[in-house]
Amino acid sequence: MPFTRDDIIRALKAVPAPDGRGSLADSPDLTEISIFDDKVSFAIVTTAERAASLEALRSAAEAAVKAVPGVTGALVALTGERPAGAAKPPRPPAPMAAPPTTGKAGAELDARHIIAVASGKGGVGKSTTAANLALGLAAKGHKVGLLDADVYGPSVPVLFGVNHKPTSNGKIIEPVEAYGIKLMSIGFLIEQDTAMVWRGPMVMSAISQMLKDVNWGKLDVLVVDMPPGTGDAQLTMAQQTRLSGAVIVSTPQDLALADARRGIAMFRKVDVPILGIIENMSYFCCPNCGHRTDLFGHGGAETEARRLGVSFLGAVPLHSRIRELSDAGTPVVALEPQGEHAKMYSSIAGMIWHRLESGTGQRPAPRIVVE
Ligand SMILES: Nc1ncnc2c1ncn2[C@@H]1O[C@H](COP(=O)(O)OP(=O)(O)OP(=O)(O)O)[C@@H](O)[C@H]1O
Repeated sequence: MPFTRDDIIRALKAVPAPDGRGSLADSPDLTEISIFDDKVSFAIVTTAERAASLEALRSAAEAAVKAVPGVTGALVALTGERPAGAAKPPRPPAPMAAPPTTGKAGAELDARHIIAVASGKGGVGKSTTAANLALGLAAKGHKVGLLDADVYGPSVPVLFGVNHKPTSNGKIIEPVEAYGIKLMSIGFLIEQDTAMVWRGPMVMSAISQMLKDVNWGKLDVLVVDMPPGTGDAQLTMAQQTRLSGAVIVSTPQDLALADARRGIAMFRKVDVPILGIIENMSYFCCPNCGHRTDLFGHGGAETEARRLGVSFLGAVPLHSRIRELSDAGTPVVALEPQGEHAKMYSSIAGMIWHRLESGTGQRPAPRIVVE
């Protein structure tokens, strides 16, 4: 490491503290500074309400750190903390105050479509699905990026077998390329434990930077592997990136479907069209004889999709080959492009593309806001 923590502190002496008294370096609002692989990250603690007015300060801190010789990347986040017992503040339109990144006219991000792959809960195979859909879209000749926004449990490094860091000129990060698609994941940049303790606004700040500070080039579609759940992070993401649509991944179990329902409701709340539901691990396919067993009953997600008025995009079986290849860093669509699984993902990718291009994403439900 060509620089030390003291060099960073020295650089932050030139940045004012959020309350204007003294420097950020001496401010109690500065969190622990994390240095990993010549990349520096820390947060400035504030309230959600004040976050917007501190964006200039955040950028100044980031610029100061990036100017330290040897620093190859800097991530400064605003983390909003509510005093214990305080009333929940009204939801700010953008807690960490980055300018909205649009699918069509973003200053840095030039993507025809941005789609979110989301699930109401973790472990349903959302990342596996996002990766294979991204590859399926690329196989159709589209320019595809995959952004792993699941900062709490980034899967893209493992799914694509990438264990090297992306390069950076100090300002712009070059995405990693694998199997013809561009990849970015917080897992490439920081140690897993660092993100695990982040709060919502920090998560969103990190995601925003992966959108803005990455040289995605011109994309037809950016597939975003969202963090699981339906918290503020997801809402903010949906508000900030002007998503073209969302794909909901669910398993057939009732609980997962209830979670999926919440996911759909959340996207509708922010006027993001639902492109459809994919039922993952829908049925068990014996790897030896190919016999199909409907472990959780059949057609749950399809019936539910109909009931909710959203499209059913397809059912993906629980198959050991899908897991083995994902875990080996060679997603099934990349390694076996002519295989049955690849064909299935490809057909779902085709439906998604068609919906994106024809604008036939589900119309959002009427907005009913209960304060
Ligand atoms: N259709 C499938 N058949 C077999 N295994 C699968 C299938 N889909 C996903 N898996 C496996 O299930 C596990 C969880 O998948 P994945 O990481 O994609 O889920 P996730 O919803 O993104 O989870 P998390 O929320 O924890 O990030 C992985 O080991 C993956 O290989």
